[in-house]
Amino acid sequence: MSKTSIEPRIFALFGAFGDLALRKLFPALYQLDRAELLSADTRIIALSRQTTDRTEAQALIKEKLVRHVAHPHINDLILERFVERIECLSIEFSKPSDFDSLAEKVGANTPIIAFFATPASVYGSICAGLASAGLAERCDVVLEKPIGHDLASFHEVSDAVSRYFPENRTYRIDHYLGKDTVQNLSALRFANNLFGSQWNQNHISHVEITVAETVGIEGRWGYFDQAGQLRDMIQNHLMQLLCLIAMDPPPDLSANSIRDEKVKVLKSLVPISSEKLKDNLVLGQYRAGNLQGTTVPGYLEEEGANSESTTETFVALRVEISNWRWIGVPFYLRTGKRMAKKLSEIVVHFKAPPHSIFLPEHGQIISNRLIIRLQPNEGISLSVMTTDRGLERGMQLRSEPLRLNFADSSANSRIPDAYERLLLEVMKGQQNLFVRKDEIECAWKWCDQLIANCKAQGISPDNYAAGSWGPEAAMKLMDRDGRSWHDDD
Ligand SMILES: NC(=O)C1=CN([C@@H]2O[C@H](COP(=O)(O)OP(=O)(O)OC[C@H]3O[C@@H](n4cnc5c(N)ncnc54)[C@H](OP(=O)(O)O)[C@@H]3O)[C@@H](O)[C@H]2O)C=CC1
Ligand SMILES: O=C1O[C@H](COP(=O)(O)O)[C@@H](O)[C@H](O)[C@H]1O
Repeated sequence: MSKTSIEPRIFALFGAFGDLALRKLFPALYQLDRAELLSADTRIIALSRQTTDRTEAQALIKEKLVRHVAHPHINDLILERFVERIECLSIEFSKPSDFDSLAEKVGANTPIIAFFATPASVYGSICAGLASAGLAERCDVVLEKPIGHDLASFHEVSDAVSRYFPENRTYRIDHYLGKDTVQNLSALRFANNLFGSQWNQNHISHVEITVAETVGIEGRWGYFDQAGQLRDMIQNHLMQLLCLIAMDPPPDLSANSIRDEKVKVLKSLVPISSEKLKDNLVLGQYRAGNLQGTTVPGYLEEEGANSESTTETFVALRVEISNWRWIGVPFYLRTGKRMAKKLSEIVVHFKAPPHSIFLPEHGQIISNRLIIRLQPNEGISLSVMTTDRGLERGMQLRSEPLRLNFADSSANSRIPDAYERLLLEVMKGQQNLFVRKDEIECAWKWCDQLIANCKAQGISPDNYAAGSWGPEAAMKLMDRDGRSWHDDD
């Protein structure tokens, strides 16, 4: 990241002692401070409903920073400077009259970034509180996903926010858009004619998008059991990745040009009808298992669990995009908790050459694959066919990777966390990496019909062992098309 002259801001963190704030937001703000990207006068107001003593809060945040920030980046002087920026205020977010104390604390003029690290059900009342305290005009609002539980509840929350905040001051986060490799997708696709010219159904046979996590639900059962993996991951992160891979080149890099193209993809996404569910969708729920040498409990044994739950913790989908570019190209999406390893990647499979001049004894041609690794080991790899070197063996075809590892090639070799980039973009007033209202509407609409069809058909999740790659049926979903999920090495 280059150093930028950033005006002073007040970060008002609603839900400052929740999981997201302590694990992601404070560490991201600390890293921005360390990179000298926060002006000296920037303040952070930690808002919660518990009465919190400032010194205790600073000590808690310091402890969390030491836990969540990579050790070499902890610098005592910067840490002290950072926690000195933090003030606390206790208010009930659903009581607009409580917000007068916030107005008093922030004082006049300084622009405010209000980050809602709370359930979406309170976003509307926070907006009403900010407006009633006279703060709305100088405030940008940052909303976490998932916004709502379906299209109808999204509209409710969205209307409550837009009553006070116009679209150009509303930043809807999908933190996958802040990931380094996701950023690189635009460069890869639109700055390399090699790929740009091949990016369609004439040359690509299919695309895989995998977001596998090793974490389980742990302390988030209450939230997760209501959501499930379809709402928690597919509706937002995987849909966004799909859009960035499938969209047409935008006319320019402006936020609205990119968002217009993403919306077109979402509108072209073919709904999965009830009859097609069986062959195009797999749901799973993890059971106890062995994850990298440790025994972990099943979903129904997690803290706070209801042993009857049929909520899915794994989803595999085969989706189609009905437009000129992608007709006939399946996109296979897969995401789950407690899987064999943490791995997020997109694999673009190119078609085989139209005619082979090689003989069986030369070996088999393996179609080119472009592997875009989002995490870990961020980078890009392209498998190309080569032949064995040396005089002895003659022509022997083999597939070898051309690799670009972002950690090796980036200037300071630290890949910033998504939230660092996103918070910086909010400070700059840039909306490219945030999601527009109509994108979320289209994504909810598509997911709502899928969820309704599953319900109508009584589809319940298959079991899979924690530490595996999901239910057997997920392998069969690919197998039916004569394919298999990319085998990670
Ligand atoms: N955690 C994560 O990894 C991710 C979270 N998100 C999203 O971020 C948001 C926050 O998630 P997370 O941090 O996990 O949730 P938590 O439940 O851990 O934190 C939410 C915080 O909001 C506070 N809060 C809720 N309602 C009120 C209210 N009416 N008045 C005052 N305070 C209130 C809670 O206070 P109290 O403790 O007093 O209830 C709590 O501290 C959610 O929208 C979630 O979907 C998105 C991506 C990842
Ligand atoms: O939004 C969410 O994302 C995390 C996964 O994020 P990652 O950056 O670690 O890949 C997921 O665990 C969580 O359930 C979901 O709400």
